[in-house]
Amino acid sequence: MKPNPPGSSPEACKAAGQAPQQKTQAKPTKAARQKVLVTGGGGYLGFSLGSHLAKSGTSVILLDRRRPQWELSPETEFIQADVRDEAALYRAFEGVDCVFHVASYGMSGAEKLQKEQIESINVGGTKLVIDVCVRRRVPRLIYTSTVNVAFGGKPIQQGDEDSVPYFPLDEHIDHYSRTKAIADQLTLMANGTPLPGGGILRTCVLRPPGIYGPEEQRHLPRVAGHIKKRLFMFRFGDRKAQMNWVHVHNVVQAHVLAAKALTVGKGYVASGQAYYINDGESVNLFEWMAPLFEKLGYSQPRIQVPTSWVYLTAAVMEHLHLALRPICNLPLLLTRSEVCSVAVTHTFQIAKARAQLGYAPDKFSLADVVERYVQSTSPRPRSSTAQTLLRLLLGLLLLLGLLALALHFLGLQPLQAAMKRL
Ligand SMILES: NC(=O)c1ccc[n+]([C@@H]2O[C@H](COP(=O)([O-])OP(=O)(O)OC[C@H]3O[C@@H](n4cnc5c(N)ncnc54)[C@H](O)[C@@H]3O)[C@@H](O)[C@H]2O)c1
Repeated sequence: MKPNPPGSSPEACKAAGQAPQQKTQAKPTKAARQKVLVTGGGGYLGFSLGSHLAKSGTSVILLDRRRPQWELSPETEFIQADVRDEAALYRAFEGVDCVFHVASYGMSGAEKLQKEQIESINVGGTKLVIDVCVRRRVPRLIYTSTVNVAFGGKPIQQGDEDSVPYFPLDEHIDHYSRTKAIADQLTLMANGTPLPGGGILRTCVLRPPGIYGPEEQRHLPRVAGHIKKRLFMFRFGDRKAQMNWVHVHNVVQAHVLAAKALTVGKGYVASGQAYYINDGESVNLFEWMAPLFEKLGYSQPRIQVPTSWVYLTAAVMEHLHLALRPICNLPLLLTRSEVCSVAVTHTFQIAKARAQLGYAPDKFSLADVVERYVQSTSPRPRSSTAQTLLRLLLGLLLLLGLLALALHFLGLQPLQAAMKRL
């Protein structure tokens, strides 16, 4: 049997926004319709969002190239399609009055190195989504962006939408962040595009940090896997380095509010706007992850290694991964951009979302999420001191070997430049 949909608790989101009643709209019948489409609707956030909207009586289309692993609710239709397939989008967008463009590629792990796919999905797909919204006279488009459009490895403390500019596109160390930044800007630039027959397209973007919650598939199982394999024996980065996280219920809430804020009822307040969305708390990753270590039955990493070592190791692993790709799939422990995310403070205010959207994040704890996760897996007994020491030694040797390789093959200059930021 398929698991229950994530994000299905009653306290989260209410209905989607009223269908827009734009003064200039030619066909009044369109105002009565309440039908939304979620790209990436087979993924964690997209499915959670679609399920909430369906519960409130909204007719929901989930569009994704892969089927969701959860049971579809009755008000939900699933269309298997690629956001790069213009004809499929054109068919799917018929009669839709709000599109949530959630689909994306290349966020974490080995996906991060698939440059062409990332470019064509995140940039090409977004261009098509905007284009088809206009051709199909869809008046509202909400894009799920990321804090990475502003964060590229330089510290940001309580940044806001006005004071923090986009990180320079050519300085991003990963394609995902660069392409998300392009898509974010394309979406905002499309705001105000006239629709055929009257009315305009209104757009906004939401920029969440890492998303967590029950049945989340991307971060928690990956980190837990690394912990179980004793790959997280070291910690790195400034102990005071902080970041934000957002629970899936809160980010769903923000999307629903953003859709409402693109309607006449809310004075189109979100039209052409960007919003940082998070739980309203800043945390150090290793401290935040403590319940995961604890509940899995492992001790927290105590040995601190220089961030530059970890960064270099990540660079070597990325190069090795790409070089060996034709032969085997070398797993990536961490990528360079993930190292920066952990080691460098990047926190954002949510004051604008609170004031304009009425966003009010509920309080959640990672411990509860971990509890549910651990229930579905059996905790491993702690290993003996001798085993731990042996692994530690092997880990150190591996690290030193990779460092030597890095210096040999990659040359120092480009890496030194990046490491200066850390
Ligand atoms: N998960 C996070 O920590 C996080 C953090 C910041 C921003 N975001 C953003 O939130 C959104 C959703 O993230 P998620 O955690 O639900 O990720 P996810 O991987 O669970 O969902 C993304 C979905 O997009 C679909 N997709 C990818 N390429 C596609 C294509 N060509 N055509 C159609 N569908 C395609 C995937 O199949 C997947 O189901 C993304 O836009 C992501 O950039 C996520």
